[in-house]
Amino acid sequence: MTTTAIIVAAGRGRRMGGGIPKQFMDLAGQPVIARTLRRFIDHPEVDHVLVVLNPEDTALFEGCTQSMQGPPVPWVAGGDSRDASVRAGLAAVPAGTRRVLIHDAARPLVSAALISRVLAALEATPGAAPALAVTDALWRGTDGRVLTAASREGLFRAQTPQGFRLDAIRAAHAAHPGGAADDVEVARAHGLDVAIVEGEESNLKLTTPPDFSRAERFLAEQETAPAMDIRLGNGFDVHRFTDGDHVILCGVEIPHARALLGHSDADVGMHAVTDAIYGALAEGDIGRHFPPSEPQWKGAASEIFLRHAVKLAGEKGFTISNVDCTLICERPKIGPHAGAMQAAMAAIMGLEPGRVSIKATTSERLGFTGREEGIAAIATATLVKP
Ligand SMILES: Nc1ccn([C@@H]2O[C@H](COP(=O)(O)OP(=O)(O)OP(=O)(O)O)[C@@H](O)[C@H]2O)c(=O)n1
Ligand SMILES: C[C@](O)(CO)[C@H](O)COP(=O)(O)O
Repeated sequence: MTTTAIIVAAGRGRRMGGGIPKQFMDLAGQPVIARTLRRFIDHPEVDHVLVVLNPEDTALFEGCTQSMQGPPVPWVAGGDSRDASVRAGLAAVPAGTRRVLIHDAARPLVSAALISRVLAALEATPGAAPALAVTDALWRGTDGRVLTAASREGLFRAQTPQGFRLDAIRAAHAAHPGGAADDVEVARAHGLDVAIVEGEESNLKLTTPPDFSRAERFLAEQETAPAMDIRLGNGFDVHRFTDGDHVILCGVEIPHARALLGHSDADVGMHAVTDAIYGALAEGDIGRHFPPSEPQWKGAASEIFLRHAVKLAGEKGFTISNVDCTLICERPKIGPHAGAMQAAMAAIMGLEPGRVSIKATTSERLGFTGREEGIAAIATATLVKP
């Protein structure tokens, strides 16, 4: 689903003070806005980035972004308030955009994992935004005196990026009188369901001068933290043909003149994917977790194995980024069933179908697959821990 990040950067930074708006100031050797943009440009699930600027700041913006690699980042003119700037951004997103992430330029330390959490939550609700639960006691006060204690029950500190399905947030902004602090307020006023995802202390908004020192400390932590842990695994499996009238491949039953022989349901494709996940985790293979010597796995549905591998990955802190499986056989023809296989595998793994590839090849009538003695499958899986 095409996703555009709208970075609102038209504010004046009055609470920060200084000669230029805070988003163009230097944070540990790089302009704030360049840091913010880089986090979205580099994110694999963000297709476009659009900046909203005060036209008076174009020279500052160009100065801040001239050393960034890649094509120039497009911008549009904002308004006198944050919500006016957001509306200008919403009106200018590239054609084909289905989801938007609306983010403050003044939050330069947003992490890739936080962006992913917002996008993942958007699969289920039209809006999703990060926040941190209030943990301090709250008081209402005036003239330097406490009036009363206030309950912190159910209170959150809102952050950005706030994500929405484009049509829904456009309609919400069109119906709003203006003056909202953020886009979640606009969305809720229009009745949109907005999921709360876990925010991050480091995703602070630079608002007053001490925030720059805090951001520098977080930045130093992020830069010395270990890099994202990316694992690649492969799996290979073969099952021979026996008498029968169907095969099960990647969770789909396909009528065929032969069946595949195996201790389980002999789903050679699912086994290869499962082994690829175990391989990425350095956790052996299916045989180690479900020994063929144990009778309880006789005739077992292979999704038991795949679900176990996916659960193990989750327990070790990994998410599955993608899997790619190639079935090698002359017959049955896989093409007509590949979509159903993709859907079945994606559902078992809890992934969006776009992260699951199922394809096939013949071996040009060479070897055991060419002689139709059996079916082979090879798979790779990429696992990521932020
Ligand atoms: N008319 C406005 C006002 C704010 N923003 C953007 O909205 C984000 C969050 O706003 P805030 O921190 O309040 O920024 P400023 O309005 O610049 O700050 P101040 O209120 O201190 O002047 C910032 O990235 C800011 O550039 C914007 O695009 N257009
Ligand atoms: C959108 C926002 O960053 C959510 O926390 C915030 O509301 C905008 O800034 P302001 O300080 O409220 O103007």
